[in-house]
Amino acid sequence: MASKQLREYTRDEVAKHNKADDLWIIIDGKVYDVTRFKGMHPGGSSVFLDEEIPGQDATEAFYALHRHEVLQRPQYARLQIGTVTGEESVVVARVAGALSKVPYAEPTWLTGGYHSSYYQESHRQLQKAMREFVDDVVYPDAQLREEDGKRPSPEVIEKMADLNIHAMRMGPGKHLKGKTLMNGVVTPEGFDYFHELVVSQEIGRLGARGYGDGLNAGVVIGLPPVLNFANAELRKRVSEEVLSGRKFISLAISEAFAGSDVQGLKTTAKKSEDGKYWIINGTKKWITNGTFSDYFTVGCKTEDGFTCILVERGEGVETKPIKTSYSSAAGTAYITFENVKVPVENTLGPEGGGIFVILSNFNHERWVMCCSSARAQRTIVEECLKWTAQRKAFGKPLNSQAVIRAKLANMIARVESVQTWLENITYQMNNMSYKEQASKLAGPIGLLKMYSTRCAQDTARDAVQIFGGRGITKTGMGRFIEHYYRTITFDSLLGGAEDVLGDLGVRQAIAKMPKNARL
Ligand code: HEM
Repeated sequence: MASKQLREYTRDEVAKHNKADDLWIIIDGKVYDVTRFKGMHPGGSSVFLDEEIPGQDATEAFYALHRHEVLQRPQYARLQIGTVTGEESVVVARVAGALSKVPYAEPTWLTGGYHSSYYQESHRQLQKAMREFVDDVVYPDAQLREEDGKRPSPEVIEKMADLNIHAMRMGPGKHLKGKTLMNGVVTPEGFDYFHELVVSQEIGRLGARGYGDGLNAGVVIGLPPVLNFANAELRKRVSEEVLSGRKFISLAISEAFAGSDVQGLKTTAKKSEDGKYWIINGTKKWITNGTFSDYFTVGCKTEDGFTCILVERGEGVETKPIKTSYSSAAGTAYITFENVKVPVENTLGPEGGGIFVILSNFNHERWVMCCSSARAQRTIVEECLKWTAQRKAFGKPLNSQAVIRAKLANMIARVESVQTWLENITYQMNNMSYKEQASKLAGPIGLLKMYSTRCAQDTARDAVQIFGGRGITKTGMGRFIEHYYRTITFDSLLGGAEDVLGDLGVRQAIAKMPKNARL
């Protein structure tokens, strides 16, 4: 469509169009003819007839009530007929790939003029490439799918696979060997946990929690047992299919009967008479990506205790969606296994050794959750900083109220402390073997996860108070706040409830107390 010719008007010219049947307004140096639109305006026509609006500058009134993106929607953008002579727009649209200039909207290492010893050039290049990719390809799909509840579009999954993003989300390791990562901005050998943090945090900015989990979260938790404990043939086949985005995998442990209490699980796996197959019976609940997964890493009760088995979707496997407080884009499923026949070669790790198989990935899984939680919190801090600057109450911007500033202060302190602790732990991970991480970092990561999701919930609550009714409204100014507040509880439960994780951290500290320590 050819763009229409925009003219220049003086403010005096605009002022003449100040009647119901000839009504222009100025927003941010641009002139809009809203004569016909006012009858279709979602906020009603009367607002345009208020004595301060027709023929005048409505910038302040507009930004107190609308997100800038409203003016970018094609049906509203075409209301613009010109610009004001000698004036320039000052409002900066969301620029795909760009860093935000709002204070605290980016972690310190991405804020101009600040320094960090953790990140090198390859981290910066990866961040830039990820930001552009997420903004251009993932963000638009995230907003649509979060709305219609469908799983992330196959094109997005495929494009992520082409850049090896699924593989990078598994962290450093042999699975990266020979792969070109994000068009080569980082080598497989050079890829460390800070690179992985960058990948997780850029995805964590989506503001679409259900979709975020739909975006192959199952790989992050379901594939490691296959990579680390499956036989060579199975490992190669499944990891290739899953990391290339052709197939999906889920971790299927929790049940209606038990969650953290793994010993209380009821799904059974019994050997067939010839000893060649497992016969699996039971149910699993709250399984992320389950409605569309092809593979399930299943925790089963076996003769020797608890065993992990890779089950392929097929006869006897049924999945149905569970309605949770976030969108069905995550594919959260209830699964039934009825006499499912699985070759014994699909056993992951030793029979009876399933606890170790599952526990071995817990640290990494929880750390990934901390990465996303820290970044998602930051998007809320940015929303609040912008809103409190542009919204006026009692004739002054909201941020001129001390109570509002106190809330902002707590939000900023929380997100900065979470990120800083996270970076410290990430640095430890970079310098420890996997075994060392298991013994030295399980406690700190448990504590960080507890702290991080508590901070997130406090920030969600504060944000709703700042946005008022908009903070509980699914459209308009507060839509990201409403979404965050509604879905934040997920983070506090995934990978272990807050109290359980906090307790883990303290128990580990108690176990390591020097015997001779006295006051
Ligand atoms: C080109 C100009 C405008 C466009 C395209 C526009 C568009 C919209 C849209 C799409 C909504 C629905 C809510 C949302 O998606 O954010 C809305 C709501 C609203 N608009 Fe406008 N609007 C314009 C100008 C104005 C002006 C100048 C005022 C006030 C003087 C105004 C007052 C309102 C009000 C009161 C609401 C309801 C807000 C709420 O429910 O919180 N609009 N407008």
